[in-house]
Amino acid sequence: MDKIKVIGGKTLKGSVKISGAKNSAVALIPASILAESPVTIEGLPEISDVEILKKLLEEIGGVVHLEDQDITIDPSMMTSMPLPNGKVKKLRASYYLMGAMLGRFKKAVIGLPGGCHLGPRPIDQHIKGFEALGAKVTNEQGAIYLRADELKGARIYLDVVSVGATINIMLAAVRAKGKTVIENAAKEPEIIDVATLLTNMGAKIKGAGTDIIRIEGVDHLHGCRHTIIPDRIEAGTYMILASAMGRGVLVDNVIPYHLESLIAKLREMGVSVETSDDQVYISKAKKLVAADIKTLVYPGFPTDLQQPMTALLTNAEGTSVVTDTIYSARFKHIDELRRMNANIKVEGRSAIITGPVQLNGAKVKATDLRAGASLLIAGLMARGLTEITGVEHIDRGYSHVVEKLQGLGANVWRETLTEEEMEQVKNS
Ligand SMILES: CC(=O)N[C@H]1[C@@H](OP(=O)(O)OP(=O)(O)OC[C@H]2O[C@@H](n3ccc(=O)[nH]c3=O)[C@H](O)[C@@H]2O)O[C@H](CO)[C@@H](O)[C@@H]1O
Ligand SMILES: C=C(OP(=O)(O)O)C(=O)O
Repeated sequence: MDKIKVIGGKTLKGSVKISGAKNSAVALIPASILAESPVTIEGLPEISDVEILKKLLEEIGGVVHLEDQDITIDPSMMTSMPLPNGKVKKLRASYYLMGAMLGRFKKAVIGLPGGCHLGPRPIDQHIKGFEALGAKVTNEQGAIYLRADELKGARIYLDVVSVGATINIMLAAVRAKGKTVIENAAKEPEIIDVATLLTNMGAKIKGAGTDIIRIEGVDHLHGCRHTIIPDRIEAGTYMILASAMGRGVLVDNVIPYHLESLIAKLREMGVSVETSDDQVYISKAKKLVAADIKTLVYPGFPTDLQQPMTALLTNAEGTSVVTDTIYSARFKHIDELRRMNANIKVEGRSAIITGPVQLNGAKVKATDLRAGASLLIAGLMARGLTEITGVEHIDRGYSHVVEKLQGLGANVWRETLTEEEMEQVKNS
């Protein structure tokens, strides 16, 4: 186990290259199960979620070669081996093994997923979709059992707009007989990326990226080569920290269109944001002004940037209200920001931030992935030394984060925890 140490206050400049999107990667890799010949995905982020999915595919008989950012998966020898616990619980996206294995083998046993603890994260809409396609779904001792004699296309209305349910239903439906229509589908760019891979594998999908997706099932899917989209959340995180501490930071390999809600907010706060086709250039404002933020489904402000943004708002003049409409309890980072002198109250689903304050370095713990990003940004803004534990959460979603920050001139490094520190972290 590691900790990250930051000495704050240094101006950041230069450029940072964004990696492939975590939330695409974790769906594209399981999608390969549906093919009958090798699938290559290029440009993956080097994160632990990818490593774990690789091992899970190997457990079911996949031959997987992962080198740097490229993976080749030969799914031809895979079987419907049950995956009831263990690694499955280490990430959220293991739920995509349900849709992909159901699509290919018409049966699967997958443990309930893990991922960030952000309040309740049910998967009832995934299950509703699988059942509508003809699967019998039961929950036995924390594992979901799925079985179907045959999958048949269906019209499925999602009661909640869900990224995971939209993709998972798509994964099963591409191998169902006949036509599936997903209504009230999520529209995130990662959904289009997965639909693009599936289409290159021979699937027939229309409407990905809109709220109605139409799928015509096919009997066979083949391998292909696919390049992943850039990670809009990683890009947004660097844009936010550049807004706090940057004197000219170029965020490279980004699709600015995916980040319009963030760009608009940063400009509202006084940050200068210039965009080109695949780059964003940020110059810190002379004075940041407070802004209210409400997280919404895409193209609204992403919940995954709510926590990083909270750190930035501690430096803005006035009172900001940040409301998370997607997750009821995505505020565990606030207690840690308070240790660093932030003036924030949580009321229901909102955090009320009064600024500006000078943050001070402290020993803090990342309780989830974006809490970790928020604390890193706070550490870079703070006076003195910040020590962040819970780094394994950060490693789920940020490729080479320390090296990328060092490249911008940050005074940041990683250390291994001593046994005594490890004990303290476990007990805290
Ligand atoms: C691996 C991955 O891609 N993770 C992302 C995905 O998570 P995830 O796919 O888990 O998030 P969803 O879009 O499904 O969840 C959105 C909301 O719907 C609710 N819900 C969801 C499914 C369901 O069956 N029933 C239900 O009630 C959830 O509790 C939440 O309140 O989208 C989230 C929302 O953009 C992001 O924060 C996560 O980074
Ligand atoms: C919540 C997140 O991830 P996951 O759904 O994988 O837990 C995230 O990426 O911020």
